[in-house]
Amino acid sequence: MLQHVRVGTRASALALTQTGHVVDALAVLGRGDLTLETVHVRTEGDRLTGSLQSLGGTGVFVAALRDALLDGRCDVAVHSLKDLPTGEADGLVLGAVPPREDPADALCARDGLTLDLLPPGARVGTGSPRRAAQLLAARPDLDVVDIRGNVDTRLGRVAGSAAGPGDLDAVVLARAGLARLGRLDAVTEAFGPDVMSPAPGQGALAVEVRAGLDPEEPLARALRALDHRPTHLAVLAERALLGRLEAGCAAPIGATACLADDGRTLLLDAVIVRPDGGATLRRALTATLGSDSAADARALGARLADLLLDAGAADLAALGAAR
Ligand SMILES: NCc1[nH]cc(CCC(=O)O)c1CC(=O)O
Repeated sequence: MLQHVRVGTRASALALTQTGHVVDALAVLGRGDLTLETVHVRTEGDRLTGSLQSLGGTGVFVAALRDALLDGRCDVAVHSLKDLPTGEADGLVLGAVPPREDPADALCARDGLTLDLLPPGARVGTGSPRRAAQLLAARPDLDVVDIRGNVDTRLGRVAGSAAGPGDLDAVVLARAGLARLGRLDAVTEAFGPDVMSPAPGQGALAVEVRAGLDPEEPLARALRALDHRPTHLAVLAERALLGRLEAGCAAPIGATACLADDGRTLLLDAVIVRPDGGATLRRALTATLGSDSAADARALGARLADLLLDAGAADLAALGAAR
């Protein structure tokens, strides 16, 4: 059976490379039973230029792709997993989570500078309250500047970059995005999770499809082969934590989960940082996964969220409204 599949994507350079990886992988895993076509979908997030927060978070990047899936304009949508809202989308399912890139955040500074070596009061750009809070926790003297735009635009604002004069000393970006774009040369420091805990889902992709695929159709088979169990379980735990904190992706919450080599021990580490960086709450938990490993991964995220809330997370990060 030959199946034709249209893969929807945003038209940004990052989205196109990410979709390209998924299309290539599906072509190989489809063993000649799949033909693939890429369909560009324009999203609100690409059209508008206000700050991310004023747009209502990164969900704006996802909604148009989901509409295209539901309307049948495409059959597969590729998202950055961290941009997916935690709530379920009616009629859609997470078809596969491919192997994750390194989830670290990366400093891209002028003159090869690292966080410790930036001069007092240095201007560091990020549109993410999570990154801003953790930058300030490590370096309260920094001047954190709210920026947005695609990866090239942000890198272009760093002084000394080829793109122009630059008004910033550094920006913070996801290392994974830079890796996919072939721009790791811009990274001057990759942060460990102790300095900057990544966003839930950072570095991972989500391959979303309409619910109810026939498990025997070539697309369904290829998606099962594309899915990477350690990444999938890790992001389920991270997103369950985020969902329970009901904070949305713009809140200062970092989390990373990791499946141990035994394949059944899942470790989840999370931090909540006061937006001004003045206080940090960090907790970690492990779970031994049973026969329903997805449910156990989600339960781990929920348990860690409760632990953080019991420890005062809501007050710390002004999440009061979410309780
Ligand atoms: N919010 C935008 C966004 N969504 C995913 C990535 C990077 C790739 C990833 O995290 O998988 C980025 C850019 C960034 O945060 O630097």
